[in-house]
Amino acid sequence: MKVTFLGGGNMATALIGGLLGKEARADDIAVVEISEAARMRLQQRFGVRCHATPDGEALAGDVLVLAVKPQQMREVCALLKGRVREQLIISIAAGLHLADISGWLGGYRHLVRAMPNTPALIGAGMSGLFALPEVPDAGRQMAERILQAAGSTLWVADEAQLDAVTAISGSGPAYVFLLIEAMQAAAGELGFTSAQARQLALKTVLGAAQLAAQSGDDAAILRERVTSKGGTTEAALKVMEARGVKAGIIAGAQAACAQSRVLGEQLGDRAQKPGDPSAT
Ligand SMILES: NC(=O)C1=CN([C@@H]2O[C@H](COP(=O)(O)OP(=O)(O)OC[C@H]3O[C@@H](n4cnc5c(N)ncnc54)[C@H](OP(=O)(O)O)[C@@H]3O)[C@@H](O)[C@H]2O)C=CC1
Ligand SMILES: O=C(O)[C@@H]1CCC=N1
Repeated sequence: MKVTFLGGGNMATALIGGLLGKEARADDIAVVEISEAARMRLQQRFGVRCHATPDGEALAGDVLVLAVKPQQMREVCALLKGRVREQLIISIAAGLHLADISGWLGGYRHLVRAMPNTPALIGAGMSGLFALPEVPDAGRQMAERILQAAGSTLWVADEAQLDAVTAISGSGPAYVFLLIEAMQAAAGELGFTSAQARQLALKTVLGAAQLAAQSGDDAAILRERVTSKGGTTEAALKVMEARGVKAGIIAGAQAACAQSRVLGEQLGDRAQKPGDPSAT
């Protein structure tokens, strides 16, 4: 399977890392990236072919992955319009609706919208997927193979659910990294060196996540097993509860979901413009 990425930034890098050695070799992957520094980085790191513009060779792949920022997507689609025939196109942009991307591509309908995350780089990603009804089974399978090379997948029946997927698993690694940062900072304040703090924080997060994944019990039950009556965990959780840690995470995820919707509305063509009764 030949895959071309349009945009070679953070998320394309993570997906390429997942694909290599599983679904593709370096010469099956091409990247169109405007930044010379980014092209050099990708070439050195993965040995993939890099192009500054989407020339004919770059667009010859079976699958095109649109991996530019949402604000850059309209411009990239204009470059592709009329030049794609049979390929499957996967957009990984937050918020953008397939109806808008299809419109920018001149009505092209072999489109899948995916929301991956950066642990894709080590094959431990989580991606939500949605396909337009015109995408044949073979296209859905191709999208699934690409995203499964990067980790786990979840198809959603309604495209709007991808805003919520973005809020949980798309942005979610940042919430976990924030937890790790906070635990390391706490360990530093309690007297450990930065190497010791890193070891204590990382191994704890990793071990707890593995236990939660392997155990049949809910996270709440696992938390209770750590929390002895009158003990240290109880003291910690009381302070965290008073500072609104859990409520803050829930509110943060809701804000991410709302921002995904805002991006889709602001950058898409279907936003209700004042005085335009036909817009929906
Ligand atoms: N980062 C993440 O964790 C996730 C990101 N996403 C989505 O993935 C997409 C990419 O995000 P991310 O990788 O973080 O962003 P990046 O900014 O790291 O990557 C986008 C790259 O595309 C380049 N670019 C811009 N315009 C063009 C063009 N016309 N042709 C070729 N390349 C171009 C950019 O260059 P320049 O910087 O010079 O503009 C940049 O190097 C976004 O839509 C985002 O919503 C989805 C899931 C998770
Ligand atoms: O922050 C963002 O908008 C992108 C989408 C999900 C993760 N990063």
